[in-house]
Amino acid sequence: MVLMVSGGADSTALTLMACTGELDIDDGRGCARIARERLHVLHVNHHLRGEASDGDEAFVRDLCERLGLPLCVEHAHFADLDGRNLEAAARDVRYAAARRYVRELSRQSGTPRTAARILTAHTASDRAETFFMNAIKGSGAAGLSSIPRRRNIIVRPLMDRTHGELVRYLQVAGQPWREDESNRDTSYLRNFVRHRLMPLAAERNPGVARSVGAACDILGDEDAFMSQLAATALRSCTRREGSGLVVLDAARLAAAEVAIARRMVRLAVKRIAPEARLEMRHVEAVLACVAAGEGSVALPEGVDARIEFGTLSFRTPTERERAATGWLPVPGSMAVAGGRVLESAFVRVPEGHDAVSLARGLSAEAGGGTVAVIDAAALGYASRDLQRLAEDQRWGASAAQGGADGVRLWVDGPAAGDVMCPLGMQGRSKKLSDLINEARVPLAERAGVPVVRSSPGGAIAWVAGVRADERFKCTPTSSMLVKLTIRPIGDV
Ligand SMILES: Nc1ncnc2c1ncn2[C@@H]1O[C@H](COP(=O)(O)OP(=O)(O)OP(=O)(O)O)[C@@H](O)[C@H]1O
Repeated sequence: MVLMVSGGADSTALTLMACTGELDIDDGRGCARIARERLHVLHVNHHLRGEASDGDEAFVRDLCERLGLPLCVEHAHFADLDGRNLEAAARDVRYAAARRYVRELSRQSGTPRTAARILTAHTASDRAETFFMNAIKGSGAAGLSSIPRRRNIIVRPLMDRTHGELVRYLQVAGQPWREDESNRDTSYLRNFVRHRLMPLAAERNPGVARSVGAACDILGDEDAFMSQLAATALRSCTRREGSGLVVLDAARLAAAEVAIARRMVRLAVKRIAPEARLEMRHVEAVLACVAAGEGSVALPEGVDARIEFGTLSFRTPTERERAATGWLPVPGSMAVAGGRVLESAFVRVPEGHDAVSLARGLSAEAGGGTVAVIDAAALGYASRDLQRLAEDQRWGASAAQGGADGVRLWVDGPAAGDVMCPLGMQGRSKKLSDLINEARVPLAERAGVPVVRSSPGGAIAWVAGVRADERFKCTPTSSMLVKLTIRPIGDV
């Protein structure tokens, strides 16, 4: 159990209450009193207020010594950060330090880390202030639900007490605490809310902090429920997903309730860019594109949202640049752009069967994937070698993993000037760029379209998911085929 103690009134009260057995913690599995011998204190000296910071550290050291509590002090230094980023960075550093301490304590004691808890001294007053701050800045249910009572292993057991109550508790106990002078500066939004807005609201309702707390609890539960609904809705309208890419069915998104649709957009972006902080205007701009059936929006962290051919795609900058390149062994597989996988396998044409109708049957079985079946002999391998390799594949021999001495295909992306002979065009050639355009491949996906060739710079056998090439098609006399499949990773 790690208590996070700054030395301010709230965390000093938390420490004292935990030591004197006056503190119950509800970690979601019921209320429990904390055993004193499980208590450990963490203080982070951020060195942001010169001597005052060192004074806080000395105070916490003294408090822990007097109460007989083990203490860990961490030091943090920050450079070149403005006020807002500084506050967030300091918070990140504190929680990271707490998680490290928990890990260390779990290791020492041999108990599972999941049994550990990090306790902070956030109060009903902190929660109400955060609610008003977020309301002033503009926020949805997630922001208005303010500081949660618990998240993962972080528990906030003082959320039903106000700062004033804790100050009185310390006064009665004769326990001093540290005052942070910067807390008086009302140019900071939190201090403005604390010293100006909250007292005004308390004139009408002295219990305003608790009333707001109740609203936060309700909003928090509703927010969690709505998030679940949105996650389910997002799953059902996701056409494709990979690292840095999510493609949604635009019509299904347009049909969703706007309250869910907004969350779907946020969730989709979070999947590929967890750091991207979307504002309301971003979400509305994306939904406006969905309604119009066209357009694109530049989102934070370089994420691109784009409507194309009935899909809404979100892409990170790295995804936009990526086109998988390399050898695809036969049989074998290879991850390609767009969270998909290319697979290859030999198919031997049984004696007395027609390769063309066999190929047609294999293509029809494609399911969630797209299939091309090509004549292995067209790749330039002697039929004797093909027979041997296919035999190896059947018996699972390692030689069948393709490689330099096996059958393999080269995979890359479309190159300038690429030309192919699309299947069904009687050998007439066509520019690859025209073909991809006619196939309505979304603009942002074009660079990542996998192009399967006989060798680097060689003839195109298949533009995955778009069209196969006439020169590699099966004939009634083909005896060995290569089945190529492209499908989303995870689909079977
Ligand atoms: N320097 C720190 N070291 C360890 N824990 C901290 C530190 N600063 C804040 N915390 C923890 O985070 C909680 C919320 O931080 P916040 O900045 O609101 O607190 P504070 O006003 O500095 O101190 P207090 O809550 O003790 O009055 C604190 O109650 C405390 O549990």
